[in-house]
Amino acid sequence: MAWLQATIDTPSTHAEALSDALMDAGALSSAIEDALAGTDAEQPIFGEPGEPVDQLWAHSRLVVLFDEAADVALIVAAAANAVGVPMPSYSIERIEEQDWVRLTQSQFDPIRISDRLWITPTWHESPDPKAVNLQLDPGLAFGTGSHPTTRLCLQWLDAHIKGGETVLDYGCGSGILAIAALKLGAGKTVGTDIDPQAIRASLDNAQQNGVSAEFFLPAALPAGQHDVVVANILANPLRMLGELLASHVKTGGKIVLSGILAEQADELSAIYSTWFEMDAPVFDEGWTRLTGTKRAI
Ligand SMILES: C[S@@+](CC[C@H](N)C(=O)[O-])C[C@H]1O[C@@H](n2cnc3c(N)ncnc32)[C@H](O)[C@@H]1O
Repeated sequence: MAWLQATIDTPSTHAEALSDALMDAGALSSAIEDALAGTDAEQPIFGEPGEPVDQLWAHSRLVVLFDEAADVALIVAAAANAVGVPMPSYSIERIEEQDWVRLTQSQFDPIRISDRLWITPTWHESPDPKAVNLQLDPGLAFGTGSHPTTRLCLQWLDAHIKGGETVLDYGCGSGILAIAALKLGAGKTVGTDIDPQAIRASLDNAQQNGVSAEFFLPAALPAGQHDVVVANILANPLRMLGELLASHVKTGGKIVLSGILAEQADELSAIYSTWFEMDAPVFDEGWTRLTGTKRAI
């Protein structure tokens, strides 16, 4: 089995409408990309993790898949007619049947967090068997280790977990931070997330890694204070969760916050200075990590 893939450059003003019309007219799939990707004029668009991106590039490219027997010219003409735009020019390429699972897997390589910490998909050999290796496959919950917000938290855990600490992972996603903390020597970790799918993924990932961590929906999270609370959520929930997160940190314990854009760092640091002696922010690709030490009240 093979497919035909058409590439259509179009102004972004009608990219979405044309994409929808192509699907209505018989295309199998349609994706909108930056027409200038890979050039100096490439336009980066950053959405916060977990939030939809509501902005398109100035020049869009539709990458559209058709059955190999489809009359592509007829479908593109019908879609252009439905949207009320001139027939766009396009190029066509034949896509042969492939081992799609292997192709997808080949796009996920082991991720080096530090000399002693690696995140490795289960189908990959660990690059350094003597390092602390987390086995984690991309799944339905956020947190593979590739995103700067996760990486910032992993780097902090790697540098500061000395052994025996209790850790709360607030907004656990895949459970990556709770699991990493345990593998780095923490004594006990608990995770929580508003998404039940994240709780299931975290439990599966903990089992896969041979560690025992507990994960709860927020309403079921046991009361208690921890040496470390790590929360990679987003600026908006972090604005509202300050008092709650602070209540889970022991006096002298640490808060680690991520999911904050660089321009939000000062504001969030000011909020958390109510309870914590805040450190200087650390930045990675436009994202910020904030840390602090809980003051005696
Ligand atoms: C950016 S992901 C982080 C996942 C993982 N901890 C990591 O570092 O990669 C944020 C997670 O926080 C969860 N979340 C968002 N708001 C929350 C809230 N108010 N309470 C608990 N979890 C929340 C989301 O469901 C999502 O799984």
